[in-house]
Amino acid sequence: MAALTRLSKPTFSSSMASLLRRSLSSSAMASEPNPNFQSHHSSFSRNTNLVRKDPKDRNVQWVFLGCPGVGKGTYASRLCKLLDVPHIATGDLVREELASAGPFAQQLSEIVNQGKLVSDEIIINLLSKRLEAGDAKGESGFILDGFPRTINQAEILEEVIDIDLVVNLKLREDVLMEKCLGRRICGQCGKNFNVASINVKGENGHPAIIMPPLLPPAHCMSKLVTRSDDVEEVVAERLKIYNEKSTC
Ligand SMILES: Nc1ncnc2c1ncn2[C@@H]1O[C@H](COP(=O)(O)OP(=O)(O)O)[C@@H](O)[C@H]1O
Repeated sequence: MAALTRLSKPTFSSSMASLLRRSLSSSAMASEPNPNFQSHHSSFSRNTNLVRKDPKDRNVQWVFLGCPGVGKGTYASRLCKLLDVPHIATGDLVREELASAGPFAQQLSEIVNQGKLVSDEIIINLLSKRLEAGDAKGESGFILDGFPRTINQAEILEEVIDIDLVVNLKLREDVLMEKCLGRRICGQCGKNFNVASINVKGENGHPAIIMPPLLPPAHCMSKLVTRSDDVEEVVAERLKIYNEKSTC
């Protein structure tokens, strides 16, 4: 199911958050300038310290790519536990910003509920803040899930961070839709589950796909919620946008 790509390693390592910020400020961003972003942007330029880190002295820095519903989050979170690195999902950062009614919340709610991509400016801003908070706690390494999603984001990432491995997960589109529609989150513990039972016969040389549901424990069962963007119309739009913007 997964295609693995090993990226070449740049020769430097650095403070990822400040580099993302620097790179963002010098990059020609595809999206319109955002008035909220400007105030964050000026604070970014103050933090430009580079910290060199030998790859031997840090944990893995991996990226998981793939369409909505492909299972990036499930596999990334399992591997993160095994490798003892943080699982950083940009979709989660967006949902946290929405839930906390942060400065971008109103704008984000509209974009996410239409299945569109958040601007590179906002997503990099949220990611920089998350990386900085991790740095402060002494985190080392990560698995990034859902970032990069545009060529611009990929170029910025490649410029500023050593990426050891990119995992690109693939699955046929009818199964992706079924998996998105079956996705549930426990409103209390925040864990992801899936009630879809996938059983697709193998045909034309393609293998069968059998994916039993990922059911929650009894104490989560009554607290399950469906993401507002996991409805058929919005999933279809997200899949369309993924094919347009995130594949070459
Ligand atoms: N790297 C990104 N660039 C732009 N928008 C993003 C990015 N990551 C997440 N988002 C926004 O957050 C929403 C939810 O993302 P995510 O949880 O990764 O969903 P999915 O299941 O579609 O992969 C996306 O539809 C998009 O609006």
